[in-house]
Amino acid sequence: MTLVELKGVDVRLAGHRALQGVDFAMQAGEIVTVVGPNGSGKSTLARTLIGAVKPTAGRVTRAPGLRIGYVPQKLQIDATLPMPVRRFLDLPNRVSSAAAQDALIQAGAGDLGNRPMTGLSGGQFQRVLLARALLNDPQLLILDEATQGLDQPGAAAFYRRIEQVRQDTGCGILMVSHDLHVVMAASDRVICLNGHVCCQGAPSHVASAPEYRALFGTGTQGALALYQHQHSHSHDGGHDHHHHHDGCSHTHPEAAE
Ligand SMILES: Nc1ncnc2c1ncn2[C@@H]1O[C@H](COP(=O)(O)OP(=O)(O)OP(=O)(O)O)[C@@H](O)[C@H]1O
Repeated sequence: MTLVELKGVDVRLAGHRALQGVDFAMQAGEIVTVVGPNGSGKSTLARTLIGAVKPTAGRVTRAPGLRIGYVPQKLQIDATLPMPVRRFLDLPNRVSSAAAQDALIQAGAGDLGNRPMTGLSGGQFQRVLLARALLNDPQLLILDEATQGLDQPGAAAFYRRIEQVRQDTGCGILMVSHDLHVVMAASDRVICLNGHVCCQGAPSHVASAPEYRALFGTGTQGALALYQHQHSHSHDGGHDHHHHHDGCSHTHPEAAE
């Protein structure tokens, strides 16, 4: 079952072309990771999928009544306002204690309900955001840089939890990430974005695709490698490329601005 589909989607934000000609669909139960350098439109794609951003061209189709859980990239919490985790889960809509506790347990935050939001560690905070996203029993879970601020073991643990959520609920999961190398094991499909879809496919396929390498380099430093590999690559190396190529310029989007 297709949960949400984008066809030929362009998004302009204050005159800036954040997405162009994006075709993309999420199926029930699959884990998809979106990678791409800063400013490549990853958050815009996530926000278009949830309906917070309207396309300037193209079409977005959601399954009727689709329930979406969303973990935003940024969330400002007023540090002067002491708010326990449990109360945070009541924003914007009150939820039953049972539902709140279920979501916290599912997110690995079952013991955090009475803790103040501002005192949480990075990993605890992200688990609480996950709990909030799980509250309405989503069929599609969208996580925008959900492992930000987590160290490698913390991120790996978070991804294992996400896999468990899929196993338990069967929901489709879209993750936005800078770090392909931690994400890969959990993903059915990786989309490499640079304003448009540069390449996509199984993680191992994308990791070896020249479009991906041109954006991220061949090392394992993830985004750090971005600025070191600006050279253009050639497509005549005799390799059998199965990837989809639609003419990505491979320049870093912010370097080109
Ligand atoms: N509200 C806005 N108004 C104008 N331009 C915007 C707005 N939001 C995003 N943009 C621009 O759209 C482009 C894509 O931004 P987006 O946040 O989707 O990228 P991203 O891949 O998520 O980046 P990052 O990895 O840095 O979070 C960027 O050039 C950004 O500056």
